[in-house]
Amino acid sequence: MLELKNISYEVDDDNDNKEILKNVNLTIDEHFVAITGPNGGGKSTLARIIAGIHTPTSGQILFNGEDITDLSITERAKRGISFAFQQPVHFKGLTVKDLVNIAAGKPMSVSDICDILSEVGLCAREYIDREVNSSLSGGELKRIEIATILARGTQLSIFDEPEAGIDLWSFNSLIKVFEKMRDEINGSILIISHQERILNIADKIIVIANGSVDSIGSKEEIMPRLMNQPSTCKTLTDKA
Ligand SMILES: Nc1ncnc2c1ncn2[C@@H]1O[C@H](COP(=O)(O)OP(=O)(O)OP(=O)(O)O)[C@@H](O)[C@H]1O
Repeated sequence: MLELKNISYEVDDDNDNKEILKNVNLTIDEHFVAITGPNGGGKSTLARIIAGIHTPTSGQILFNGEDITDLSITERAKRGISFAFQQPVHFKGLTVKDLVNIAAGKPMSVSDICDILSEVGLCAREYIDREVNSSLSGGELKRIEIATILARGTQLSIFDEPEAGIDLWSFNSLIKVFEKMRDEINGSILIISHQERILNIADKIIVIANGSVDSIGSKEEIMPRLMNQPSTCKTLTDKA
């Protein structure tokens, strides 16, 4: 489905070229793929390049065989790529119901919207008419954003550290949401995470360090190594 060929990304950092990604090659075909690795390794940059927020300095991105390297974020979204930010965005003036309808691309019945909100652990009647503004907590915004991705039902859904800023209780229900998505999705979930429990439900784990692919493998192959590097992989008892 998704193929990255020799992706490199440089930025101008105080008149110095800084190479953030170097010749990254990988494919994503599995239902649930996790990207992990040390802080500053280049994971978020890679996710943004896949979503079309950044354009690579060199290399090629293929989605279902089509070269999408030069397509905008909107054109990629139309082809079936969605992206959930690490810090969810506010939409002043729009209600949760409006946002889910926009994501679905069609008006949904109240009962369908309620089903989707329940799936992400929100009590629908309390939220459906709430405005998506700063009155919502970080964890609530995160769940609403995940609900919009469920409503869109895109082929490739990218999540950048969905565990960031949510409490342990919400994290447990988030894991259930992802497990359900993994089992039912007709496509792929690409998730950036440091959390052991998220990595444990992945079909494939990609480790990015110093801007390069350090290793790719099944959780059986990758997890034992990560567990010996505590700074890379957090367990449930660590702060999400
Ligand atoms: N526009 C930019 N200018 C300069 N440096 C940048 C820019 N964008 C990213 N970087 C640097 O590139 C490196 C990779 O950043 P990125 O956010 O992709 O890492 P990450 O692996 O997602 O980290 P974390 O796990 O901490 O979220 C970091 O050192 C970051 O400071």
